[in-house]
Amino acid sequence: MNATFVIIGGGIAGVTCAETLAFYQPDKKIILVSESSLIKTVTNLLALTQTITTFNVEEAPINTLSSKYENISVIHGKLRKISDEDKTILINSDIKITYEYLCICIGALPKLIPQAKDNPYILGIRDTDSVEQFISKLSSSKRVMIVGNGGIASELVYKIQNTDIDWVIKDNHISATFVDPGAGEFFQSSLHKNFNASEPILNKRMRYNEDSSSKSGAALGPDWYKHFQIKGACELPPQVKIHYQTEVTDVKINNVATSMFPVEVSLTNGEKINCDLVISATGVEPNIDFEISSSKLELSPVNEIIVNEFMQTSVPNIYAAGDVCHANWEHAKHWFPMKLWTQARQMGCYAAKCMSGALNKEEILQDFCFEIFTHTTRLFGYKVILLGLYNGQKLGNDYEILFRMTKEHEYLKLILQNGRLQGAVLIGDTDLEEMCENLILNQLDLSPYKEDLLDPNIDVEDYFD
Ligand SMILES: Cc1cc2nc3c(=O)[nH]c(=O)nc-3n(C[C@H](O)[C@H](O)[C@H](O)COP(=O)(O)OP(=O)(O)OC[C@H]3O[C@@H](n4cnc5c(N)ncnc54)[C@H](O)[C@@H]3O)c2cc1C
Ligand SMILES: NC(=O)C1=CN([C@@H]2O[C@H](COP(=O)(O)OP(=O)(O)OC[C@H]3O[C@@H](n4cnc5c(N)ncnc54)[C@H](OP(=O)(O)O)[C@@H]3O)[C@@H](O)[C@H]2O)C=CC1
Repeated sequence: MNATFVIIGGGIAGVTCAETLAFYQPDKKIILVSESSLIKTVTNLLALTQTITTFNVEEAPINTLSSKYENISVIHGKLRKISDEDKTILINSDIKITYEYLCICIGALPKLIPQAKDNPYILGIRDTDSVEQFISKLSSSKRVMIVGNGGIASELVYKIQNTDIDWVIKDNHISATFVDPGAGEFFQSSLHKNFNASEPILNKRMRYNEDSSSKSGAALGPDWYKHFQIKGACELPPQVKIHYQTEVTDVKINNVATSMFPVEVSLTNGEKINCDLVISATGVEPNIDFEISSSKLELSPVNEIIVNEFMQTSVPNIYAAGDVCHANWEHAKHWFPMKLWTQARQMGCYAAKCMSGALNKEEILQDFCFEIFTHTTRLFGYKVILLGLYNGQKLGNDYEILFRMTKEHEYLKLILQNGRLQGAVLIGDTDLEEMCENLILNQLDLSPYKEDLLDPNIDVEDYFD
């Protein structure tokens, strides 16, 4: 078997890469290989600004791609070996494919706390299989522990119903991966409200079942919780206890004959918590479990595949995109990498353009999306938009903050350096994203308007039309 382009991975990076290649190279053969029998696609893509988009994530059987694009074939299988000298790969134990260009988009896996080894009561969440396992265990749980302070933990603490939660975080404020202590405090009031009870949990989307042979599915992505009933076994709404500046030191399995709960977790603050389940929402690590004949594939210290500004790895004709890779180029001032859906999609699309350009011997300019960091999500029931250096990243202490907050309504923070906007946190329906994005990109001197920028009585957008 052979193809001009071979892409490994049915997550958003791999699928976007294949679809973009089908557009740029409609006459060339493309093969997408995925270990999971379901792939992730984006629908209802809506541009809010030049660089911020909203969209729905859909799951579809892997062969959807080949029925949509004549030049894409799909193979359900696992990459075992790359022989880069003769440009071949081995899928499972018997399928050999020759490629001209290869793009590795195999994602990442949850990086669990070390105590998770051989402990069935400690779980991570990544794909449909893992979430189903979690939901099944949660349904009989009265007390659970969530470890971690990033995206998954913040979503779970807000979404879990009918079970008490101990939330163990290393920081002194909640949701520290995304926001500062002020915004953490702003979110805090949502924690103890039982929003969920009034929110219908509907599964409107068609769901497909993975076949039993597929194990490592693609990451669930935005809004995954809308499709599941995340409910424990208590009658009452959840009580959330936050353990600040704390980590797990030990997890002991209890004797079920004498204890109400199956595990006892020891914390660095000296407390011992008995609970039914521990969810380790402690980040991700790359998923590299194939052999490569060349020793040239450069990896970062945490095993990500290093790519340059054209998404090329250190091995000729091999590219990588998405959670598996490390963007090793000089980043634009207002952009930085983060393992997010949007960036996986942007990288997949850009890797396709780069491979197509390499085949056609065309010069490729780096995509505009790498000029400014943008992330749009929902946390604790609020719309959250993060732009540029929203937490003062890269700026040291040399910046000032303009700030406006209306409790339970909105939280706005603008980061300025030398009078110019460097980043913004927009929580709630602020409608300021387009203005902020423009001001970060054009670096207009805002010194004359500073007092008015966040004055709620002034329509600042008029200023900059
Ligand atoms: C619960 C959860 C919620 C999230 N929510 C958000 C959010 O709200 N916003 C946001 O921006 N990001 C979110 N993310 C992160 C986002 O989903 C990921 O950054 C993104 O999906 C990564 O895409 P990917 O294609 O690089 O990798 P993956 O989605 O991990 O896809 C990798 C693919 O490669 C396949 N594969 C792996 N190994 C092999 C192999 N050896 N051979 C063949 N195929 C292989 C897998 O089966 C899979 O299909 C969330 C992640 C999780 C887990
Ligand atoms: N709404 C969104 O945008 C969402 C995005 N995601 C994405 O999905 C991926 C997985 O999410 P998630 O697992 O939440 O990862 P994140 O990277 O978002 O957060 C991991 C958190 O765990 C902490 N942590 C790491 N190791 C330990 C440890 N041993 N003990 C205690 N805490 C620890 C980290 O702290 P520190 O940083 O200090 O090490 C950090 O607070 C991420 O790429 C995330 O961005 C997921 C859900 C929602």
